[in-house]
Amino acid sequence: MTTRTALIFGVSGQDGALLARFLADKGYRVHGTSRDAQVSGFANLDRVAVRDRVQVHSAATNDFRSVAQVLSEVQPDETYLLAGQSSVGLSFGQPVETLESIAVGTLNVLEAVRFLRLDTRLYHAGSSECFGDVGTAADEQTAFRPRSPYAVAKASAHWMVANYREAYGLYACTGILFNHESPLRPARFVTRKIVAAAVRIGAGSGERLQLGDLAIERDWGWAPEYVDAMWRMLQRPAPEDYVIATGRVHALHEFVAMAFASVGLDWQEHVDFDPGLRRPSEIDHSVGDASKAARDLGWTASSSLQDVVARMVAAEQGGPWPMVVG
Ligand SMILES: C[C@H]1O[C@H](OP(=O)(O)OP(=O)(O)OC[C@H]2O[C@@H](n3cnc4c(=O)[nH]c(N)nc43)[C@H](O)[C@@H]2O)[C@@H](O)[C@@H](O)C1=O
Repeated sequence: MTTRTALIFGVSGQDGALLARFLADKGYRVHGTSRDAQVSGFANLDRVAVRDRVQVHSAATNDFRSVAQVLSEVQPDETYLLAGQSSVGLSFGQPVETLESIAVGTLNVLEAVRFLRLDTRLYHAGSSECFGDVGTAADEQTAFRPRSPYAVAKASAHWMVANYREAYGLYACTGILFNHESPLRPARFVTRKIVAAAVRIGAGSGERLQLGDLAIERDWGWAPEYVDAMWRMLQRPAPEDYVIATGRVHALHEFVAMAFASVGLDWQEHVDFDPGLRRPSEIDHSVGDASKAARDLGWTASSSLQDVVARMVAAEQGGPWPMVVG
């Protein structure tokens, strides 16, 4: 067990809650921020049974004062920057808020760490979206060709972290995470949208599920394993960036078929294509090569897509879901 202190910016989201549980189980004193901690319900912290072990603070990462204040108060040994607008789809409709929350938010955290001369290790949540449509498996050497406002913002934040590491010697690194799912995903993301609809339809709702492009291919992993990778990055002697992915790719229609089969249905009888759900620019194929993480961090993804679907369906049906963390 450790006596270290961790601060998670964005503790109320999927990754924030899973990471809070992971760190609390390791004995960390865990602090977390949300834009307004007095009105946030912290439902995800409740769902992973860690709410009573997290001290919450109000902080908006695009507001330098609140960022500096919480960092100064908490004096964390490890800082995890998970805050910011996280939907690629929404970023086309809210590009300014997306850029500000991600790029300015990251810059504020970096500047506050530098200004306060904090001795903290900083993890920044990067994204595979930065790669764009590569065609082959992307690794840490692959060039960024962002194809959405979200990806442009994440690429900007990625390079700011690298710059502060080089220019000022900060211990700061980026995890370039591919898609990672759990029952804590909001239904704005396609996996939870599909699972929730399949379970409702299986229970007799009679509705139809509207989806966009079913041919897109993604590298979907199990989110609880990905927060372990974040932590491992901060235990290295020197900060480096890592791709975190399963290395396996599936088309969206495969995910749909698995989810509907789990409730005994043939998806083709319940799903419609809605061209309005297609994005202005899309990534058709996205898969990562996490060999560097396997070599340096001893991290590999162990859950299959079938595992992810089965756990999400079971949780949607009201069952407990396993915490494959730690
Ligand atoms: C790595 C990356 O991973 C996530 O971003 P995402 O891949 O955009 O996730 P998603 O679940 O919104 O879309 C997946 C794919 O599914 C397609 N798709 C079809 N039909 C619907 C549909 O009806 N809804 C949605 N949301 N997507 C649909 C959609 O066009 C896209 O190709 C975030 O965690 C992000 O923060 C992040 O960093």
